Amino acid sequence: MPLVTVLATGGTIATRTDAHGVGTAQDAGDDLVARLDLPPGVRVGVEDVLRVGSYLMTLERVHTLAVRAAEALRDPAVAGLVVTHGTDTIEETAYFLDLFHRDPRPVVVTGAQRPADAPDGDGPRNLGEAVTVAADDAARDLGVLVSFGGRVFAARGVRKGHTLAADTFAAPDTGAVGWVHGDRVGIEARPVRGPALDLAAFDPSGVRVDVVACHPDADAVALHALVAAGARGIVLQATGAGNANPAIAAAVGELTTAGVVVVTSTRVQAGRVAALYGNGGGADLLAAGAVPSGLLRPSQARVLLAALLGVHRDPGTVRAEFLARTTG
Ligand SMILES: NC(=O)C[C@H](N)C(=O)O
Repeated sequence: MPLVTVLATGGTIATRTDAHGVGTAQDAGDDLVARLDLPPGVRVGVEDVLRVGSYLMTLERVHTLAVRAAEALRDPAVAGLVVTHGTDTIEETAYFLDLFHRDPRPVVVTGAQRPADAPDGDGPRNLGEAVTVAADDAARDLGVLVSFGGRVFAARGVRKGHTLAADTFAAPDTGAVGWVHGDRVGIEARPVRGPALDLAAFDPSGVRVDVVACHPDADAVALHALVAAGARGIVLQATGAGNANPAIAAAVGELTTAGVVVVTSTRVQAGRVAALYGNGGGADLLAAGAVPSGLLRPSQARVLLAALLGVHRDPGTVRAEFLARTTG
């Protein structure tokens, strides 16, 4: 009988609401599993890793989770892992775990949009489906997955798309890779994944990566302030296909020369970053040394940049690896 280990981290799936209507993550993993109708023929083990809203998932905490996931997979009896997590930053955590995951067995991340004490909570169903996916051979060799609302997404490219709706996740550029319904799992596409990074080589200390919004009135003040505060990587949340303005392009040149890795991403929902325009547009950012993020949005571009800086440190190596993983 396949064994699935659930690593609990908190999130709305574990949240209870106080008399003022304010929610905090409170339920342990055992509480979540106790509410489940377990899929037939599956055993579940539980480990509590954290109990926080996912807006509190720092790089150090995600690193801790990745280490705990790797440890859980040392047990050969385990068929796959499920991570219960807040939805706000599932896209960051799932992608971080995916970058370091080198095991054929699946890691399936899920959560809920309605809290544990809601009468119509979506948590038990999402968790039950995630366990079903994690136990299914069809989910092997796909890396880290997000199972939510009956759909299965690759970690890379998945995004939260609605603040409150239960059907919140989407992968605007690629679509879902599969589905889960009852005890049936269908996988219809294979995620594109790079070689796994070395988890033992990752050190989050000193890895500060910030996201900077570009808008028509933006200047370079935020960029310089963040670098003065210790940022070693910056992700520009640029407009359109990846445009900013001449002041930001000039700052990108200065920061790149100083060894900061600057990535251009976009605030637009779908499509690739492209170097098309001058006057501080994407072509100027590229010429100034910025690395285009490909299809990665700022949330996941930041994760890739932080992961690479935490493994390699050297800005030239980080730039080259970032490009290799986002081009094509
Ligand atoms: N639906 C959720 O899980 C949102 C919550 N704020 C979290 O990310 O922890």
